[in-house]
Amino acid sequence: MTETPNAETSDAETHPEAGTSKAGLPNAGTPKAASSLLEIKDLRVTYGTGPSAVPAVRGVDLVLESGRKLGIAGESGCGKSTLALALLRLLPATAKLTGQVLLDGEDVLTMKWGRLRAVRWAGASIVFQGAMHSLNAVHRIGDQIAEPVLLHRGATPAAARRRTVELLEQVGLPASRADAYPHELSGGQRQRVMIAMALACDPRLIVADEPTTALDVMIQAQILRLIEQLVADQDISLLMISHDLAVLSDTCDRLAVMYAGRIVEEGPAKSVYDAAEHPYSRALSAAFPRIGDPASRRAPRGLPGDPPDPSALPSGCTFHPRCPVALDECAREDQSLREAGPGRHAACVHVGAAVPAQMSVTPTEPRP
Ligand SMILES: Nc1ncnc2c1ncn2[C@@H]1O[C@H](COP(=O)(O)OP(=O)(O)OP(=O)(O)O)[C@@H](O)[C@H]1O
Repeated sequence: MTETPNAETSDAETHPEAGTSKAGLPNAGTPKAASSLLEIKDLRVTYGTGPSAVPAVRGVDLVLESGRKLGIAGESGCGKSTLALALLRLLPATAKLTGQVLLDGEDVLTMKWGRLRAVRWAGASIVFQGAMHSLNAVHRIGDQIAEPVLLHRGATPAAARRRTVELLEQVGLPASRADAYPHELSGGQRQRVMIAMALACDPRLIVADEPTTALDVMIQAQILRLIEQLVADQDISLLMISHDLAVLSDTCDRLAVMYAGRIVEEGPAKSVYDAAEHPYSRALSAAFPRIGDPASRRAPRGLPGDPPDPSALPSGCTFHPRCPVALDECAREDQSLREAGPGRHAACVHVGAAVPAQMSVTPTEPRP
């Protein structure tokens, strides 16, 4: 398969934006009918080359239906952010991508630069973790929210100002906050601004990468409810990334669990969280009990061992050195996703067999 250059290495080109698609995307020739809003096919991302190359995403297939919410969970370093950035070709030039990312049937990885710029706001937008680093410290937040409206919607300055006030209200901030600089806002308010920016051009899809990391628990809950309410009200699809399986299972319809650059389990959110098939998903679920759920009044259990170094992955199933139920063959053979129930898939030799329940994980302090 040919490698796809990322945004930084793409040719700049102008694109006549005649009309808009049902998705709010500017039309590019004849739009291809798509049954799913987002289809990721055999996506691979490698940073660098040679012996020190880091294969961060190693053949991911995922589908997100229009109006649905998909959560991607996994420990730090498993490739979640790389996957999110790859969806809109926001990776650095050292990253090589292959595969397909079909947004409304159009492949983001091969589309021309001018088209990509339009799609980045009107098709899908990203809410990053750590709003302080994503906002420009020297510009008022109103100007930052108005910018995509001016640039990508062709709005007049007066219309962009009206849209900015509307967006601020939608995310629960008073219009007067438009004049504030990022450092004058709290962490939660800044994250609300990031959400307002993501909504600015009416995207069909929002990718939220750890949108509540670094916020305290109360504010975290408020931001999650805000995202849920906005995507429901505006019929936006959501792809949310987090290390916290409990948060994702509360917010999303479906969950995909990622380990060492691959999806090891996917299915309906509640069943993946409550009755995971893959030993890694089970360990992740045990590490993040639901707060306030009496059924989850168990001590959080830490995962034994560390995630593998992507540039020196273990043989066979990459989870086998940490797996409490590994068989000898797991060190030799990797498993691909196989059916594990209605609408569920897991990549484990035990799928379909009786999975030993014991998990040799280390109990940690219960949550207060
Ligand atoms: N620009 C880069 N150059 C080289 N390697 C990178 C780069 N960005 C990420 N990586 C490596 O790719 C792997 C996946 O990183 P990524 O940030 O996607 O994981 P993650 O699951 O999002 O982790 P976190 O939750 O900590 O952000 C890691 O080994 C990381 O060190």
